[in-house]
Amino acid sequence: MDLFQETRLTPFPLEDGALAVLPQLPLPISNAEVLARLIAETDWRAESITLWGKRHPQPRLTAWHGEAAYTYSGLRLEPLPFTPLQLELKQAVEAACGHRFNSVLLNYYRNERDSMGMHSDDEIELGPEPVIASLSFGAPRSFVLRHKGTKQTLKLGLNDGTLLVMSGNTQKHWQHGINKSTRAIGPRVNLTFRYVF
Ligand SMILES: O=C(O)CCC(=O)C(=O)O
Ligand SMILES: [Fe+2]
Repeated sequence: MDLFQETRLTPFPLEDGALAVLPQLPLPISNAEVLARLIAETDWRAESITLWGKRHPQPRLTAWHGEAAYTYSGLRLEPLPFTPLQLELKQAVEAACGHRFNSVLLNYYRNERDSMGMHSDDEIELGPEPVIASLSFGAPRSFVLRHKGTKQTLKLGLNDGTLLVMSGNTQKHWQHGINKSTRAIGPRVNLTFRYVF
């Protein structure tokens, strides 16, 4: 065990935005236990989204928990209450980043064929400069960021236990997503904690 393991978020330089990373969020239980419980205990849904009037199944499973409904890509998600495990994770995330959250979107990438298209989390109900805290468990995946104007592209490895916080103008100027891969990749669960006004 690394006695000097970093416990604070470190800013990651980003033009027209703000990112901070903590490679391992301190937690009272192991990453492996969190992953296994999230996979087993979550009421996973295979949702379809509407793009340009056509319905498409999402290439991953999702769940929405917390205190407010959420609408994106023509999909209205009614919240389920936070589970005790989600509340423990939310508390650890809030302690690390100094912000409060009232909702969480869970995404389950079962294998390398699951993905998330490039998007910004810029819905009105998230406010003008949303703080979004993304916590990952399981297989590492690359988080791709692309600037809407310059098209500059960055890749950040999100590993087991990593916390990434996006804030400031990040959603206004950047899109982000998770690509499919041709290489075998094990299960990964990502939680994005948000504050819905
Ligand atoms: O799985 C990830 O790391 C990205 C999740 C994400 O962008 C979202 O939930 O909006
Ligand atoms: Fe997102």
